[in-house]
Amino acid sequence: MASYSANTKREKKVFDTEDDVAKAMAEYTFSLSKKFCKKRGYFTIVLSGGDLVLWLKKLLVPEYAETEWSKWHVFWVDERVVPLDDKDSNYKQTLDSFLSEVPIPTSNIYAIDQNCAALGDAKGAAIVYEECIKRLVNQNIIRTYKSSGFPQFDLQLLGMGPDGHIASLFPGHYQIKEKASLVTYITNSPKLPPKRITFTLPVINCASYNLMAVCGEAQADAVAKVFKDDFNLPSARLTADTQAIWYLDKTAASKLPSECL
Ligand SMILES: O=C(O)[C@H](O)[C@@H](O)[C@H](O)[C@H](O)COP(=O)(O)O
Repeated sequence: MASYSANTKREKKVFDTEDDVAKAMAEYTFSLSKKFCKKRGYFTIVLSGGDLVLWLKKLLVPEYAETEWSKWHVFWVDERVVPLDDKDSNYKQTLDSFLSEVPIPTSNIYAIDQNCAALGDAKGAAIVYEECIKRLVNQNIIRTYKSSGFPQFDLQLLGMGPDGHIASLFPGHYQIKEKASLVTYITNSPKLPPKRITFTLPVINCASYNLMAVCGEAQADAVAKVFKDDFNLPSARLTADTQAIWYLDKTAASKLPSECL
């Protein structure tokens, strides 16, 4: 597969509270689900872990009752390599708080390989997840980005750590430089648990829409650095094919330089 570089401008919206961010994220997701289900009969959505898992619950309101859940295909931008019933599993957390409440066919929910997860085999889990993505590209469930052959997801919902990491691409770790594979792995993640798999940056940036939702003071310094284009922070490298937008609450936005407000 060829490498590529998408390049949209980084956009942002600042909301009063975390609750407002979560509601706006739900609205954004609902409207894109509607658009893609109508256009191609599928909606490929990529989730991350962290606080976002709880914010997804905002989709469980009557306003969004028309969501075509049966057309959703759900992936993870990164996953902790722990058994699928472990409390640290992004899959389990999302299943418990959100996925178990909506009628998405189980076969459309793409968790990491359960044997690799049980064995703590990060490399194997990355290989199997990459094969899964390629299979769905061949089945035309996942689109590809122009002629690059890279998968193009409809929407990714992302979070950022206080060190500016995105997915499980951490500052100062070599995985951020990976350009050829779709999925890579880390066994010494600074954020616990240490074993994780993650989409590579080219895959992340091929998505049609990337929504980065960040709340709280702990991330305020990193947010300010990102908006000053400090590319040492992996999150500063986030782009998308159509839109890369940051939803921030007031505290996360509190250290933004005035020219960015
Ligand atoms: O599995 C994970 O840990 C994540 O996918 C990770 O990249 C997360 O999105 C950020 O660390 C933000 O996490 P918080 O929302 O908890 O700050």
